[in-house]
Amino acid sequence: MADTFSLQRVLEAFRSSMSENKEVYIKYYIAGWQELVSFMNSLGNVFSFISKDVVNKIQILENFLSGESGSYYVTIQSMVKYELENELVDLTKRGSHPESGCRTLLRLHRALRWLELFLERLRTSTEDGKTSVMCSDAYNESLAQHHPWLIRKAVGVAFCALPGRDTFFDVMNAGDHTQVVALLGESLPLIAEVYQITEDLYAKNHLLELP
Ligand SMILES: CCCCCCCCCCCCC/C=C/[C@@H](O)[C@H](COP(=O)(O)O)NC(=O)CCCCCCCCCCCCCCC
Repeated sequence: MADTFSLQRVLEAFRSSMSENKEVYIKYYIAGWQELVSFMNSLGNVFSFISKDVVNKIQILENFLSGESGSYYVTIQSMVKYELENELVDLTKRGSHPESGCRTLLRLHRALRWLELFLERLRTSTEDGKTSVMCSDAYNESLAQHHPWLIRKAVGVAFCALPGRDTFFDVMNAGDHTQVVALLGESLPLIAEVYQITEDLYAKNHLLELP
């Protein structure tokens, strides 16, 4: 896979992640995240503390997927069932399963909501829109609630280093601005659907606050 980012590949990954009966394939879900990491890396070193955390979480899930219980980790649904039935999840405080698939994926899931909110702002922004403001508004509405003060501060600093809207659109590698906006319009319902399916599954199983 080429190491330049393309929004199209993110879209394809999240599209492939949904099975016919609306289960979510972990393999493609993390492929989508991998693409987003390469986008972040192309923005510069200020973001490396963020991308390192994502890479680490992708790796945890990949290890489950390629491990001896890999067949239980094919979809988010099968993972939740397997880990809960076998008591492989720390439900109230971190203990013997600090890196369960369920809690690891929950972190990415929360970040997916940030992504959805941010991309929607980007899509509907005008030429004078500031990416740093779009990013931090989306962040405050989502992920920030789950982050301690110190992380929120560091994230705030990183946002200030974000390139402007024009550069952002160019780095997405999806043609001219009109085409990027169109592709965003196509991607967002998909991302929103993957998010909602996961959200409902986690809510049903009381997993939304995993430590
Ligand atoms: C494009 C600019 C990137 C801005 C990123 C904004 C999101 C801010 C996330 C800040 C994460 C800070 C790093 C630390 C995280 C962890 O403490 C924390 C908790 O983990 P733990 O319970 O294991 O300790 N981790 C998390 O919450 C997961 C964070 C995942 C962040 C994902 C950010 C994805 C950015 C993708 C950029 C794509 C831009 C759009 C291009 C089309």
